[in-house]
Amino acid sequence: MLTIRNLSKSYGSVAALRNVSLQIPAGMFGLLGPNGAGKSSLMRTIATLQDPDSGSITFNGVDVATNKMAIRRTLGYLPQDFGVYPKVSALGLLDHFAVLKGYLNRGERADVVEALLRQVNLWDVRKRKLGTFSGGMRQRFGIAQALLGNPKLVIVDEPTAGLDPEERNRFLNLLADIGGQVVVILSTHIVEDVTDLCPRMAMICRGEVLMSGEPREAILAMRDRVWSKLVSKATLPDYQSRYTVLSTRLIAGEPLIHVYSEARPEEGFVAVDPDLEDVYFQRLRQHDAAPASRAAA
Ligand SMILES: Nc1ncnc2c1ncn2[C@@H]1O[C@H](COP(=O)(O)OP(=O)(O)OP(=O)(O)O)[C@@H](O)[C@H]1O
Repeated sequence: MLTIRNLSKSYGSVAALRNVSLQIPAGMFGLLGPNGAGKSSLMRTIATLQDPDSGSITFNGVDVATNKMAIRRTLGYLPQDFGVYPKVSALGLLDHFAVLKGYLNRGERADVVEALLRQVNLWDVRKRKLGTFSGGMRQRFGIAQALLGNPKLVIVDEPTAGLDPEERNRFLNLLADIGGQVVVILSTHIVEDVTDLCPRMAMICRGEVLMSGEPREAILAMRDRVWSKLVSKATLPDYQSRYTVLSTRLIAGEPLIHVYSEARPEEGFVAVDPDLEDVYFQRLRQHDAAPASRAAA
């Protein structure tokens, strides 16, 4: 169990994390938020790459701030910008990372490296230079290095951004297989990543936790409150001013809107089964509205 209590972090006048508290059990945990929400700041702080201004993080009862080396030994981290040496082969670089991770026995290291390259389906291309890999292959290589040393805590920061649908699926399947007794935190701004993979999640925006829990429950709580209608582009601003429009998607060039409302907003709206994207946008809209209402109060 990873326990985060009242964590805050600022860069100069930018408050990246504001009093963040989360309980993260074993299994896949999705951390969902728009760009600039503070996801990477939280990931880097958990990964001991930066200190918080206040608050604490414990992993299975061990305080992260005062036991950085112990945490690093149990940590696997795939950062958002994972650079590789383009002229080195996958086999060569993973072997190098394995040495750094403490696998000094050559035979044992060869076995571990082979097992990981097979797990991420890169064994057949192990001798190719990393510079020739596609984005998806690079990310799978990134997961292989993150899994060196059997980590108990795996942090994956925005891994699917820029992957095509097939590579994304392959990558998510790989993550799903890790699961088990390991805590895996997947930070993303892509709602489907969380829907497809995570039994538990949190949403953050502007450094604050908007919700945490099970996506299923959050979706159920929105039932009978999401309505859709195909409108014209000309009338869209009017709908946006009168209703809480959660999302707008173009269907053959015309906007299909999802509106949050406790009752049918007006003629022509049909009730839809909410999904996690509706939950996400509803929380973001609520959060956007909050500062104004707080000020008014
Ligand atoms: N080193 C830094 N110095 C100054 N400001 C920073 C630094 N790192 C992040 N920030 C700011 O802190 C806020 C949170 O950034 P962070 O990268 O943690 O968000 P994020 O959710 O990971 O977003 P993204 O998906 O865009 O990376 C943003 O306003 C960002 O501009």
